[in-house]
Amino acid sequence: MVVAIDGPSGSGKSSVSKEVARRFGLAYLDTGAMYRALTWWCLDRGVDLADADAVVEAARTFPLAQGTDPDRELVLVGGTDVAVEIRGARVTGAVSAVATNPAARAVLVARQQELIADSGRRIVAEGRDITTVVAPDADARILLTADERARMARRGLQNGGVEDAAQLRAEVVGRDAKDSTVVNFTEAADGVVTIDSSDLTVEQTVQAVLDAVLRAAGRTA
Ligand SMILES: Nc1ncnc2c1ncn2[C@@H]1O[C@H](COP(=O)(O)OP(=O)(O)O)[C@@H](O)[C@H]1O
Ligand SMILES: Nc1ccn([C@H]2C[C@H](O)[C@@H](COP(=O)(O)OP(=O)(O)O)O2)c(=O)n1
Repeated sequence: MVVAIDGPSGSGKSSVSKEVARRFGLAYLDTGAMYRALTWWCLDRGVDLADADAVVEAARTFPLAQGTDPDRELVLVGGTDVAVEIRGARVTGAVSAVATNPAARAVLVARQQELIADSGRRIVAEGRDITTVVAPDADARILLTADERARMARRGLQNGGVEDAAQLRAEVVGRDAKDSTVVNFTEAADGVVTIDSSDLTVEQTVQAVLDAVLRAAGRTA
């Protein structure tokens, strides 16, 4: 059972995917963490993010160990635990430069597909292009959305309420605008179920995703 979930920043992908994985006893793949880890490595090594070839070379060679346990986040780069740092403002502000490099994407997509295969195809994978590129053959394919206001409010709370509206807008709406130049995560592809979480609680969103997965599994069983 492969569950593919895409959506914009702050739509609830990470929290909902983790919980769905726990309830079904599946592994969990956070592909955004992979883009963030590569960005951290490039910044750490002084790789110029505008140098497309250098970033691709970094994508091919960076020493990443990423776990898929929904209860234990593990992101090691060259043995350094970067799980906290990759969520910081420095990486968040730079990650779109890496994510909009098509050749670097191809390298990371191949790594993501390996992790899905390594799980025995028992995994919930989330990101921006899982339903369309990484796992278009997934058993259940979901686009999780929420309106801009909800997504900005959620990210603000998550970051401890320290950013002003302009900073939040740049982090959520600005980053989505850059990211969507290379991948479409605002419209559902054929066969992808859209779930709008704007007016749902986290638990209601989890339930809606569980229902969609069970319906999709029923169709393919
Ligand atoms: N209905 C909801 N569905 C999912 N997450 C929600 C919901 N309401 C509030 N949140 C909160 O929004 C925040 C952002 O969710 P997250 O899973 O990090 O989103 P994403 O991975 O899409 O960026 C989390 O703190 C989460 O608990
Ligand atoms: N499959 C993916 C996953 C993430 N990305 C990009 C887009 C985002 O700016 C970064 C980080 O993704 P992440 O899911 O961690 O971001 P949010 O938590 O939703 O804000 O990576 C991507 O292009 N493709």
